[in-house]
Amino acid sequence: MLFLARMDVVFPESMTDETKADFQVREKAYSADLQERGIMKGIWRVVGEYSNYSMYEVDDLDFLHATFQGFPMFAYMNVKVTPLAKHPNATTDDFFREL
Ligand SMILES: O=C(O)CC1=CCC(=O)O1
Repeated sequence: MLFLARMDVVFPESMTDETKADFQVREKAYSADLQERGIMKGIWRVVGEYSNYSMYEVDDLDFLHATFQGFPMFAYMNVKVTPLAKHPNATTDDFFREL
């Protein structure tokens, strides 16, 4: 099953730039691992915001939740998840293979 997530990152004002940079390094590594494992199908920056849209292919909601909880920034993210079903007008079953 495919899920689209919007993640809005809100760091506390008091957080130092060094701590933010450390979060960003660890977030990148975690994200890369999810992409290598085919769990995260892609990630896009929302222009002008510290937010992203990312897509996940998983069969289990508890696994998806655990995946989100594993993000180093999880405590500083608001996550909204949208399940995606096949659209009857879609011309391919596998959008990501087309990329
Ligand atoms: O959007 C960001 O920079 C935060 C983030 C969440 C998952 C990811 O890879 O980056």
